[in-house]
Amino acid sequence: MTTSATGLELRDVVAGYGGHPILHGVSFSVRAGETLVVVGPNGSGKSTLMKTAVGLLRPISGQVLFGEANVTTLGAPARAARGLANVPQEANIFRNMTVLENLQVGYEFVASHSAPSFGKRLDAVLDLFPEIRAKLRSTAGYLSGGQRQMVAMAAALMPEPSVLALDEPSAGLSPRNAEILFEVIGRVAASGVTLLIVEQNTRLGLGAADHGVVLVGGRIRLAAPAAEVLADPDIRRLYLGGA
Ligand SMILES: Nc1ncnc2c1ncn2[C@@H]1O[C@H](COP(=O)(O)OP(=O)(O)OP(=O)(O)O)[C@@H](O)[C@H]1O
Repeated sequence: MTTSATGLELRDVVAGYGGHPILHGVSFSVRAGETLVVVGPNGSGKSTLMKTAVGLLRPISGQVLFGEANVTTLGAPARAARGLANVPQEANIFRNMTVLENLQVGYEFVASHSAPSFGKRLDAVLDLFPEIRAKLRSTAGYLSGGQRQMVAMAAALMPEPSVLALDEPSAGLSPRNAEILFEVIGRVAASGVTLLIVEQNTRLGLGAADHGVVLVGGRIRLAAPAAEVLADPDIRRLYLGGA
């Protein structure tokens, strides 16, 4: 997989619903090839931030920049064609289709004449997700929750995006399956893909990240290298049960 020089930057983003702000001026950047994880308590605006970052929610003010492009002015096909991929928290696979068909849909979503062949992309993606190689002919909806998340990520990676956004990838998974999923996410990061992840599991999320952002009440409370965020005594007390 290629490493692109394209990162993602939020500049003073105010966003919400019906003109009512949930995010109150959020700024940070995810540098190309790095993993940034946003953590924070329930209702702090993590999903709102993610929807805004990937262009699904237009901010009230501020900008989301993806390379030279302003995400907020691009339609979904243009965002995908430029290499921004997104796995939402729910409804992120076609449950009635096989795993292989899901990967085909992911590939064809952005297929262009210059793209590597389907077979090449399939091999590259299955190298990252050996867990689903044996499941290609299975109906996706019958897989376990962790395997379904892997299918969703694999499908999003088929067009070889430079940035992948994951909204609460461990939601609903057992602690062990959440750990396995984050091992896979680590492999994806090591392959050069830039990752923006919103995650409720602070320890797992920050453990897989280069940088951490703590969002509280729609404002950034702390932005620092992930290890520093994990080591912060206030963060440990508030979000890690004092561990
Ligand atoms: N579509 C919507 N319309 C109106 N308000 C919304 C909508 N989606 C979210 N909200 C509100 O925005 C606030 C932040 O919600 P958001 O889902 O972004 O937080 P979160 O940090 O992702 O929470 P959680 O960790 O519980 O998923 C909440 O008060 C929520 O009720």
